[in-house]
Amino acid sequence: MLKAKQAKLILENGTVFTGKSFGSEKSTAGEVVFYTAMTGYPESLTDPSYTGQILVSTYPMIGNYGVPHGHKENGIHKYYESNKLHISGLVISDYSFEFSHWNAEKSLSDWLKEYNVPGIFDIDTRALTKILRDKGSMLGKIEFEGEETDFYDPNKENLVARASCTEREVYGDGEKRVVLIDCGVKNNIIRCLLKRGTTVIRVPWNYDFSNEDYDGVFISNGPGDPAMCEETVQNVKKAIGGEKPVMGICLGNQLLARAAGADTYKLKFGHRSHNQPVILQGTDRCFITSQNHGFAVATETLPNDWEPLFTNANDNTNEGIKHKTKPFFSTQFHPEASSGPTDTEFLFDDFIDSIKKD
Ligand SMILES: NC(=O)CC[C@H](N)C(=O)O
Repeated sequence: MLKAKQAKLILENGTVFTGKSFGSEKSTAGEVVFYTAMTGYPESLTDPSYTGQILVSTYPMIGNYGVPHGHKENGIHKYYESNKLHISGLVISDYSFEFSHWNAEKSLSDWLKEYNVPGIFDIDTRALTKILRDKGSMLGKIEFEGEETDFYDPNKENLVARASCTEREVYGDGEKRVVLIDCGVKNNIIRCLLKRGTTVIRVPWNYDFSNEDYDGVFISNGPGDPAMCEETVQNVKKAIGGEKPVMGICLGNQLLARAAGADTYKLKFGHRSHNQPVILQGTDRCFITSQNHGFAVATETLPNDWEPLFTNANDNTNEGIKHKTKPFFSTQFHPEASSGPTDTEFLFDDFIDSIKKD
């Protein structure tokens, strides 16, 4: 095994964990959150919704299947969820220096180095997760000796402006045209829309799309506090003043709710996993879903013409909303998966069917 430099994970409550470094040897700060998925680190690390966060993996062994190649298909990465790594740091128990997989191109450590992201291993991630569950997500930093850094709260910034594209871009040439508001979109949302024969018009988070020629609007996932994204809310308000179908995912759920007039709030430690159970409103049907969020819609603040669509079976938090009469709906979970279960991908069919009805 290579000789690894010592590094420390320091939480804002003063707790210190000492571990060993892999990836970049650079101190970093952010919000420390845990995720319980057992696979999918290439997808999670490239998910723009993790911007500003130091990720703790509760699954102990990470790195053993390396990192897939960065080839593109239809203008987007085939195996990554965006063009780069978005996390600020990675905290794990056991780093696997050896890796093996049919499409692995490099090690996780080399990939982190490429993007200047530090990793720390040999951490008791069970003890750490217990602290985060008990006290809630906290600010924290990974520090190297002689390189001190301040705590930093990413939720005070408009992270969406950092994660979104800056130019309008068009993918596919299908008959139905979907405006995709990119708040930090995961590639699999684009893949899921293209697979259903649409043209996807990807626009920046604050782009006024009223003059676009389109059949439906899609509001993407994205990082940070939805309250920081008021410009998008104003554009979505205009869209729901009309009749064209609207679908949203995760941050998209929160922004659609805010455009409808509802509130959002911060959860204690959020949901980040592949096995979150959600119940479809008015049924006993439970779906197992992939999730990554720290904020939620306050269901009781939904105006009268809106209703919950899904509810989390573990903690009863909101997992989706829908308009009572118009074709507008969104989910807090990720029906596009990647990584995670694909059980709810049918929701993309529902969205496309509602567009085709016109
Ligand atoms: N994946 C997402 O879109 C996350 C939404 C939002 N940033 C949250 O943490 O709740």
